[in-house]
Amino acid sequence: MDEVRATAGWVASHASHVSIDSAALAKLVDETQGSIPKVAWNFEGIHYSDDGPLTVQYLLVLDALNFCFWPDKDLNYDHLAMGLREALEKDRSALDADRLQKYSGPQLRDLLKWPRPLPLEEERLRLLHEVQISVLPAFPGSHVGEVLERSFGGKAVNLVKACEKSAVKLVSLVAQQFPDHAVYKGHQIFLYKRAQIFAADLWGAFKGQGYGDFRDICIITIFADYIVPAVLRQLGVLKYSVDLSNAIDAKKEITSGSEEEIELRACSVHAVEKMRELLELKFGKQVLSIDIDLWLWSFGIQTPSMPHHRTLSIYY
Ligand SMILES: Nc1nc2c(c(CN[C@H]3C=C[C@H](O)[C@@H]3O)cn2[C@@H]2O[C@H](COP(=O)(O)O)[C@@H](O)[C@H]2O)c(=O)[nH]1
Repeated sequence: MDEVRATAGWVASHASHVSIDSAALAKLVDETQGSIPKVAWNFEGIHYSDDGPLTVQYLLVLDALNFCFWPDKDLNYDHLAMGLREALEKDRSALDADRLQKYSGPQLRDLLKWPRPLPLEEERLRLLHEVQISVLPAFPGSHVGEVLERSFGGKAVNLVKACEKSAVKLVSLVAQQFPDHAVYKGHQIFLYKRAQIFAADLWGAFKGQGYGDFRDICIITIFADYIVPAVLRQLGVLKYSVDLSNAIDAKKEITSGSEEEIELRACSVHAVEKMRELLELKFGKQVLSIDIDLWLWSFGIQTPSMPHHRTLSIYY
């Protein structure tokens, strides 16, 4: 996550399409009076949650598929969460590693109760089939790190246990299955949205206890998706070039890996890191990026008219 922070900062200082308005950021921080409204994890009541290992399995599968809902204007994240929840409520083995490998497109649609092909359905299926790779024994001689070489017996909970309460370990491990990299002006940029949100979801679902107990949770950054940049723009914290503003407002697709797309995501991460610094400086408050993220994101999904950038991506 140090890499996410550092590379997002590098993009922000070289950006040409997106900028951070320091005055608007300071004003927003002042308005919070040092306390970020606490939004409860699962405030929408959509998630499977039983305080046990099955919740961990659910969250790993959820975050494997947690990207790019917008191409179908009627589909959103809630459909994914509720579909997986109902599948587990009906059949507790629905997300077992051996079952994940076998899902077909129509079966995945059935699971989500979705009447037509999902956006990027082929990629969703591939990722679903591959989730089990992160929880099955690694093949001998593979390059994966020390932790992956142990056997997880097909259970996401064993992967979490092996990380010994380190969110950094968990994210680095999961990022091998859920990568999220870009090359920007010749530099490699790391954003790790789905891998980080998996650690944050565990922390939220288990209320920082048991499988959600991470001693280094403060290291996680926000999750650079298409909602948070839209909220930061609405709040005046992010400013876009005229061309980019027009493209987003006209719902034009922003190419994956383009400077514009990377700047939107990286400047969002950096703006929130700046916000944390200011909260500490002005109010002596240490705030988690996760809490700021949930506050901004929940505001965003309750304001669906807000224009967001549209990039076809499996990363977010
Ligand atoms: N930054 C950030 N992005 C998040 C989430 C979540 C859900 N987190 C769960 C954790 C606690 C809560 O209770 C939530 O249930 C989804 N997303 C992203 O939003 C987009 C979906 O938008 P729409 O098409 O309108 O459904 C898509 O890119 C999706 O990946 C988050 O928390 N932060």
